[in-house]
Amino acid sequence: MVKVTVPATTANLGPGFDTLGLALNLYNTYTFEEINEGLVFEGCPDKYKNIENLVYQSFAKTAKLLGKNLEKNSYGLKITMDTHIPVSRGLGSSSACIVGGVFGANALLKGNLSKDELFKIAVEIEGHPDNVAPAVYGGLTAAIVENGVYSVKYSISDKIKFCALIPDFETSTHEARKILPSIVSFKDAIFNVSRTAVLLKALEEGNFELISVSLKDMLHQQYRKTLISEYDEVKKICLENGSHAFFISGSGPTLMNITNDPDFIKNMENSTRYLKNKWDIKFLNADRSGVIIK
Ligand SMILES: Nc1ncnc2c1ncn2[C@@H]1O[C@H](COP(=O)(O)OP(=O)(O)OP(=O)(O)O)[C@@H](O)[C@H]1O
Ligand SMILES: N[C@@H](CCO)C(=O)O
Repeated sequence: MVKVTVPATTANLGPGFDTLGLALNLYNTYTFEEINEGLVFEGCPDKYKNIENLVYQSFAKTAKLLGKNLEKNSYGLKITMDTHIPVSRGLGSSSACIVGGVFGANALLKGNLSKDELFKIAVEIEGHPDNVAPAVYGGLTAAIVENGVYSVKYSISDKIKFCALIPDFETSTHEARKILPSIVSFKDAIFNVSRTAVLLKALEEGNFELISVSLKDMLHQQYRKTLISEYDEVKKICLENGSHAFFISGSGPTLMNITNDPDFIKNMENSTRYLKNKWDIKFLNADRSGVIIK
């Protein structure tokens, strides 16, 4: 039996579209067990209890790379999930499933693929690297895909706390990518490049003034906010309550804040009570370890 624990992740962090990602202390655990025959799922919604399941598909793809074709050998597998990362909310639930399946297969089947090799397989399945990198390596990461995948880790100050507002509705990453323009202006590109570079130093130093200036974006949020009900109302409330930075987590709809105010959550609960949607408010810290296999 193998247990794989994977952190939630927030991608983009404003200007670093498809590049930056941060692991958060909210986790899914996937347990893989060999059984006599068949494929059994426990702990996930019925709609995912089938061969299309992303954890299973990621497991099967890795198994194939290790020379084991699951269907051919009618391999018996039980996957038990203990999930805390909300689905389709911009907190990396799909990357967690993929990393769980890829690392679970290598461990259960006693494969000899390295962490970096497993990272590449997971990115190939996900299609972009910014959630997978922090899910694997932990902390704050930046990644590039070009004839391979490259990922580096940055440090992030302990002073920084994240406050996520997770709504009771979903948006799909696929839809949130379709809405983006295919061409951006030179001015907007420079806006994001300069802010991404400054933001990384600001996060390392825990410099809240610089974080406020640099955690801004012109490439995706202005388009995606139209998919998020009450975006403007929630943004106004967050800024009035002293959020240092407000941004869409991943492809949304979770809205994220950076704060160092311990009363932020209490104030937010009061101010969001009368909104149309229900917003679950969670204080989160950076996860430093990434995927853990036991
Ligand atoms: N427990 C699960 N079992 C199987 N599939 C899951 C599970 N949790 C999530 N998924 C898959 O992940 C998909 C959600 O991925 P999507 O990329 O839309 O959102 P996200 O990863 O939560 O957000 P983001 O990519 O913006 O951080 C679901 O539609 C489903 O296919
Ligand atoms: N960079 C990705 C993250 C979501 O998976 C996006 O914003 O579409």
